[in-house]
Amino acid sequence: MVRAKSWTLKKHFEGFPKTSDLELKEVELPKLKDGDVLFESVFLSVDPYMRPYSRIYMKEGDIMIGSQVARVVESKNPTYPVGTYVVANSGWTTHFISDGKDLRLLPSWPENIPRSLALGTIGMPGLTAYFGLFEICKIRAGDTVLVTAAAGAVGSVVGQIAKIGGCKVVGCAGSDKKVAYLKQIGFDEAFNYKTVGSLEEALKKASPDGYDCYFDNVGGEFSSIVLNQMKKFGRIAVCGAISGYNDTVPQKGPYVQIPMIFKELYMEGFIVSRWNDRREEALKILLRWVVEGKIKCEEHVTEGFEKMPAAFMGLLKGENLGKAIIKV
Ligand SMILES: NC(=O)C1=CN([C@@H]2O[C@H](COP(=O)(O)OP(=O)(O)OC[C@H]3O[C@@H](n4cnc5c(N)ncnc54)[C@H](OP(=O)(O)O)[C@@H]3O)[C@@H](O)[C@H]2O)C=CC1
Ligand SMILES: CCCCC/C=C\CC(=O)/C=C/C=C/C=C\[C@@H](O)CCCC(=O)O
Repeated sequence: MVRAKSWTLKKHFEGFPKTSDLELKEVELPKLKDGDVLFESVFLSVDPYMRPYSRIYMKEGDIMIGSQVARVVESKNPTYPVGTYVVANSGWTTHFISDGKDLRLLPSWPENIPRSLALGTIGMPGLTAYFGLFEICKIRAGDTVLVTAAAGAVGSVVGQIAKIGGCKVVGCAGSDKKVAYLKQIGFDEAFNYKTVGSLEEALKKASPDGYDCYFDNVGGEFSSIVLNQMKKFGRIAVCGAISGYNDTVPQKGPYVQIPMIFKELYMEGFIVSRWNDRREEALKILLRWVVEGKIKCEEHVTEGFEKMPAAFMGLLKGENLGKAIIKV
């Protein structure tokens, strides 16, 4: 018999998440039926969406939502022999039983590429960067692209894909270490938004002509300032609004209308799952770029399933450089 440990939402988050909002529970899993597969999680992901989505899609007592790379440890399903790796959306849990539906096989994974990247650059965050840039920003060679939360899972891939596409890339991040990392992976300009005196001046210095594209991961006041630095007919991909996820009172303007009208901007929000039908095609391209060394990947790995709440809170505080991963 296998005992599964799971982190559950004890109490809905109010403001910044607290350790006491989450509870570790242990259950004995039943015997497998025909068609069933028993998995153990090898790597788990913590992502910003878990904060707003927990309020919308979860009730107290549920296992925290999330995805993992998992390995088959027992199987009564020929599609998933013992030792097979998959990406699953089974939440914050060490073990789970599946009937094989809604899993993504990791069949021919190159030996020198960590499987944890299937939760990052070669997974949902990488796809977010890819589709946000190509489908929303519609980048063209010569564009100047600005990205926020630039040293994170999505942002670091945004910058590197934009460079592959022949763009000039400017990144903002919350520490000098992150800024140094951005320059190391090929960003043309980068600055620490927490320490520059004036965000407006920093944006102007990084690109005196303004910005063709803005990949917005943070929302809030910063994005209001960016609107006025866009070039005429600029394109804005509204990907995330992490600066407001823990707010108890919604942030207020300035509002978008005046710069939108005056600069004739295009602004569109998106959720990466819109392109699920093109997922495999895009993942192949992302994997190829990683194998060829055109995209560098950094991971912020926390060891130990017990530390998952701390890793989640650390992500929301900006402690991660690259993709935040939990190694069980
Ligand atoms: N629309 C979609 O389909 C998807 C949207 N997203 C969104 O993309 C964004 C980035 O996600 P992801 O790459 O996974 O996460 P990251 O790896 O970038 O981690 C989050 C980062 O956000 C930054 N941050 C935290 N608080 C604030 C704040 N108050 N103001 C500004 N920045 C802050 C921190 O970096 P720093 O130190 O630089 O402040 C932190 O490291 C999120 O908003 C997320 O919700 C992600 C996936 C899919
Ligand atoms: C209350 C307003 C909510 C604002 C939107 C918040 C966050 C945007 C965001 O972060 C979106 C994330 C989208 C996630 C998409 C897929 C997940 O279900 C996990 C998929 C895991 C995988 O396939 O690898």
